[in-house]
Amino acid sequence: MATAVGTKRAFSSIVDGTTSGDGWGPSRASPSVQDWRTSALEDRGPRQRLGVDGTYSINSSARSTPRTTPTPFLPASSDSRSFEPNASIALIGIRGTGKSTLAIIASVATRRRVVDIENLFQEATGFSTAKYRKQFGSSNHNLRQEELLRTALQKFDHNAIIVCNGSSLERSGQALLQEFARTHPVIHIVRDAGSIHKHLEVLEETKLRELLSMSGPIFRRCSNYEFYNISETKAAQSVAPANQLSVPAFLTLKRAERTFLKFLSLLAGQKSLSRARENTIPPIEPGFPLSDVPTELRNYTCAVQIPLSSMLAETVDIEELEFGSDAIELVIDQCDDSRNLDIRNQALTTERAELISHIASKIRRSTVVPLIYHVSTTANSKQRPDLTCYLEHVRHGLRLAPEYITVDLSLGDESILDLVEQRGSTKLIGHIHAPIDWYDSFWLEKYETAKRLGCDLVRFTRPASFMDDNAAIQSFRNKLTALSETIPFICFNTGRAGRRSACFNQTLTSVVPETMKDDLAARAEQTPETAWITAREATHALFASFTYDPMQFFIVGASAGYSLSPAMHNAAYQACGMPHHYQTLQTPTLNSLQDLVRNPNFGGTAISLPFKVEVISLTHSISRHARAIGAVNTLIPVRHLNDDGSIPDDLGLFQERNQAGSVKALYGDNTDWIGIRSCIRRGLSPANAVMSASCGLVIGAGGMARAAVYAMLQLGVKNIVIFNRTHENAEKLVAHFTRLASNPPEGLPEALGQDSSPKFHILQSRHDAWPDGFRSPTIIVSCIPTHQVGENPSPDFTIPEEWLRSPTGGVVIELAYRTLNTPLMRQIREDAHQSWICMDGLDLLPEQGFAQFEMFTGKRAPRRIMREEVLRSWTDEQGQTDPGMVQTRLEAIDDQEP
Ligand SMILES: O=C1C[C@@](O)(C(=O)O)C[C@@H](O)[C@@H]1O
Repeated sequence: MATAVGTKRAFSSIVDGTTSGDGWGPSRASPSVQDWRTSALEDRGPRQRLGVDGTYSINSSARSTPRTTPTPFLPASSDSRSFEPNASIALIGIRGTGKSTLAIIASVATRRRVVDIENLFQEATGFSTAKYRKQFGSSNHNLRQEELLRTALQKFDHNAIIVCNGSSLERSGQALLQEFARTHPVIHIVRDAGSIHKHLEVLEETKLRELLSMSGPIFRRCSNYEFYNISETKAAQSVAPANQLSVPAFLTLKRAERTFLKFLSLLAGQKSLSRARENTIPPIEPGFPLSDVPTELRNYTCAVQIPLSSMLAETVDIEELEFGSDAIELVIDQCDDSRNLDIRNQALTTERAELISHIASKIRRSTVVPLIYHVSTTANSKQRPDLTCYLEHVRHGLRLAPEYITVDLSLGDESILDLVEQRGSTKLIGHIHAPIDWYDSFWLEKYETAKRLGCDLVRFTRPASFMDDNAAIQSFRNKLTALSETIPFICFNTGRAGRRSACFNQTLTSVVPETMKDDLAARAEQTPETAWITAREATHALFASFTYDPMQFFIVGASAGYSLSPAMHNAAYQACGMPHHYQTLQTPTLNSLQDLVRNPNFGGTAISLPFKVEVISLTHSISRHARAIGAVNTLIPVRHLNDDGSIPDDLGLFQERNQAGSVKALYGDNTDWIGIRSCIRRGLSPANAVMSASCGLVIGAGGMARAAVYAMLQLGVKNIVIFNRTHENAEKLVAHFTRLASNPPEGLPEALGQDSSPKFHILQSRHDAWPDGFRSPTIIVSCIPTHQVGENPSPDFTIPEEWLRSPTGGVVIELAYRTLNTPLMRQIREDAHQSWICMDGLDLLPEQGFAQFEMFTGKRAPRRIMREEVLRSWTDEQGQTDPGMVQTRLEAIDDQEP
């Protein structure tokens, strides 16, 4: 057993920051750190170079290149990243990276217990690890720590989030964690040095950086995943009411929460619904129409390529990248030399690995589309890429759990098989860019190889010289399609002459960000396989070539005239380069729907009040969510029925979007619940995280109230109080959901049907006492009109004080947006304490509209555009705008989670 003894410091004391911080540096690091560094330097054999022809050459000069400051990087030994659905997750990393906070976030969302090794140590010994070491010496401390870690990893190997302390990473602990990582996710939590420094305070920042550099490789060796915890500085102000002066501190954590939970859901691999159900880690956005359909199976999708070097410039607007794109491809390219980041002649240093992790996390934090991780090997340099560097970069990519990763098919079978084995839930794209004729057997052979080795899809690109090359590619595509067993393929020509083939490639065509198209020629010089068209150009080409048709969309409702949906959707179409049009149909009956449907360019319609229930009788099929709610707010046309006359599945429905023709059937869905769920999630503090005793209050008993109840059930709320003046309607609603709970449909969380069913209570009058057995509500959704409807004046509703007793506050959502400053909103802002967060219809409308946009167009919605447009177009009932409120909310949009 090797331990840090004598005058040398223990690894744990360093990474835990428990030293006084006086004057230690790399030379005084623990032997375990030093030993590993030395061996890492020595182990690296002669370097090999990789070429498109699949041959490698030894580069002797690399051997003699002196390695300077950056610390070399060695990822954990190969492992399969396949875990049992409820396998415990261990978090490791230096103190101050946020492990404990992330553990709590994960524990609440996944209903797992937090096991903190440092706490266990204190409970077992009565000392902190630092004090114990001081008192009994390092050897004793390490023995005790090892024993404790071993027992904890065995005892809590399921359903726990295990937070490791620095002592866990002493040499014996490293072996235990490496072993644990073979069957469990072990996540290395990384954070910027500045934030860690602020947290620890005990070290000088330069020393901290040295420490990070030294400890990084050890953490990486013991882990199979890496999460870069971006420090959130600003709260998502828009969640707080416009005139709520101070923003509750918890809101700053909201984005970190979402990014981490998304990461967890990715590494858990939600490849199928049944797998998702077994898993205690919920997918981040179930219910979004496109989130259940694999991107590579949809038609005419594109992936916007963003080079790492451009991301480093920090001028990229990440959310804008997503507009009109179905994936974001992070291209690990040659970076600025001064940063020593050229992958062709540099090993993946700790610094570079961290940089890549940071950028990947930044992209995730601001977007919803999948991430493709691509290590570029084709830079226009005479020097060929180095095999070791390439593999290190790809392996590092797998640690970030991207949805897709490319692997160069010119690698030997063994290397590819190794990556296939380690991919976990990441899908592997066998990639090759070569100047070889499409008629050459080379491509078919590579396709068969990729299939044989277990790639999930392939990407073949070829630099085109002539327009005719675009015809040749079609014949190659036909050949692939005719094969008996296929995997999805991405296949297009690059360069100016290749643009046409890129436009008509069906799957994940590479596109260039709109803002970078002016430097295309220069970029292509650097990287010949770079994309040549933008997402908007690709979309334009599909419409201009009659592959797609301009469609007409509507909102149908009795008082739809005030709706902001047309402005919101039209702005989104424009941002994505779609020539669609969205308009209002204000009508007292649903009769005119027939006329809309007769129009061959009918693309779909939003259904507004009071038709959300009535319209169901006009549909041929509705989604499971709409059925569970008993109301529809979105209709899409179906133009191709299955042979047996039934409606195609989700993928089939998406494949016929944007194409005109006669309508055979109507399909209905409900996106209101998705919008309500987003608003609840955004406004609910960790203190109010949903637990079995959490209670929700729904005001009203109409279609929207049903969507609100469903959203609450989806979030696991099991105690729901309905306030409605007409008791009979409330009873109908309760009967509906009680029936549903006794026979839960697919997709409702297990919580609904298992252990205890949801409990409902009806309140009819404001004077009713809050019911016994129900806690004060932390989620309140008001679904009653806030403006005059016909002869009925707007109900000036406020909540009786007695019902507002939650000590931790909660979230109040007023669904309407015609009148914003309602009595209820005023009451919460003025009378309730600060822990209450208000959301209104201007928050909700875009959230339900994103899912609607997906259903209408088959594309992800340009979220920021839609949020902004709603605010910009809003006026009150007198046609007045509120520039101050709009400005505050517009400014806050950048900080909102996607
Ligand atoms: O209820 C609403 C609001 C809405 O009708 C509007 O634009 O106002 C749009 C609908 O999709 C949604 O269900």
